[in-house]
Amino acid sequence: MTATPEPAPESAPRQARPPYPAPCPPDAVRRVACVGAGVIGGGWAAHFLARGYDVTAWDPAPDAEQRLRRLVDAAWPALRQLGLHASASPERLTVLPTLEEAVADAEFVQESAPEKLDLKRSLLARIDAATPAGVVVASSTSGYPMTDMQGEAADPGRLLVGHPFNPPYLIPLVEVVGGKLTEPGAVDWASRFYEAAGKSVITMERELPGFIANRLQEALWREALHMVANGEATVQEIDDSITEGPGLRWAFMGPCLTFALAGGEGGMAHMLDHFGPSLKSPWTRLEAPELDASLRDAMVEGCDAAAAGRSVAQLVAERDQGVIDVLRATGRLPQGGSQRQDAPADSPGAGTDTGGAEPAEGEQR
Ligand SMILES: NC(=O)C1=CN([C@@H]2O[C@H](COP(=O)(O)OP(=O)(O)OC[C@H]3O[C@@H](n4cnc5c(N)ncnc54)[C@H](O)[C@@H]3O)[C@@H](O)[C@H]2O)C=CC1
Ligand SMILES: C[N+](C)(C)CC(=O)CC(=O)[O-]
Repeated sequence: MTATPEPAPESAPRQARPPYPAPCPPDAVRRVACVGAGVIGGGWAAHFLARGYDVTAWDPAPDAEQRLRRLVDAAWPALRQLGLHASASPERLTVLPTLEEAVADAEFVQESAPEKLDLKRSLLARIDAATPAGVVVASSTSGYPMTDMQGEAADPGRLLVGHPFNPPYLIPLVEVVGGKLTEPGAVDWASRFYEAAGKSVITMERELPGFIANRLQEALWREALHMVANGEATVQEIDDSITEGPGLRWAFMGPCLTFALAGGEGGMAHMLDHFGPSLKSPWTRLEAPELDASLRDAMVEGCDAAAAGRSVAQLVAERDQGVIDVLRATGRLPQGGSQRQDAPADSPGAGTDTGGAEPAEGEQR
């Protein structure tokens, strides 16, 4: 028995979109504003600085500037290995005391404030009011549809989602999607901007809760939480099962093509005929488990044990080096850096220089 496929939702043919009247073309942007400068806002700032942009930032926390500069400094060794833009420098970062000052001259704005719907709605309206006309504003939200966030803004047409992956300065993917009130041309403009800034872009034609990658991640995460909640697996076993197993394949071949190979010469057709019926076996519990105090504690204690005494800073450095090694091993980081060689050296986004850094062993300038 094979699973009956659900009818595909009707999809409108892609329309030719009118160009978006931004103040400058996506590949001519020089000044980016980061609103919210925690893990992700700081990671974005590090990415844009490494690509030679001027970055202004605002974050209401009293220690925000210190934290942000610490994050950028910690990321810089990894960014050096990727290859810095000729103009890249942490000194191009300016932290300003108000949101209004931070966005006043921006040619692109990336919002990375806490994941709270009301906060995002009012903050995006405030950013919209203070940002020069036509400048595109992206939210890093992990799952809110822009339709739910853009309603209070005077110009919702320029607001869209640019969902990154942690850390944004190393993981290439950004998912770009507009809301009901977003100008389609603004979505195209943002996708082209992120590409010029060295990101790998998936431009989504319609809003999906959780976008694409987070829906996939959350399915895995839900099952991990079930197994811990039921005492079926430890945090360490769950992590090892991915890093020693499917994770090795996923760095260069996605889950669909990987499973097509599970069908041998018969490919995906044989794979589905053979294993399709097991989709109905009780491997998945579908509903999320209750995130009660005991599950929370079990996850926290399991992660402390897995960290085995390593500090967050040590784990970040280990993770960064690991991602760089994987990018290099899978041919996505050519010797001497990963940056595009097709843009002029003074154009932000393109990186052709290691910025005076010593090249890593085996690397060429
Ligand atoms: N942490 C992650 O792995 C990822 C997070 N995201 C998204 O990025 C956004 C930020 O998340 P994180 O950086 O993880 O959170 P975080 O807690 O590390 O940073 C949030 C920052 O926003 C600041 N903030 C508080 N109120 C603010 C306001 N009204 N306006 C501007 N800034 C304000 C805080 O002081 C803090 O520095 C969220 O939307 C989240 O869903 C997206 C991808 C991955
Ligand atoms: C945990 N998270 C949902 C905030 C993660 C993301 O949104 C993307 C990522 O970095 O995995």
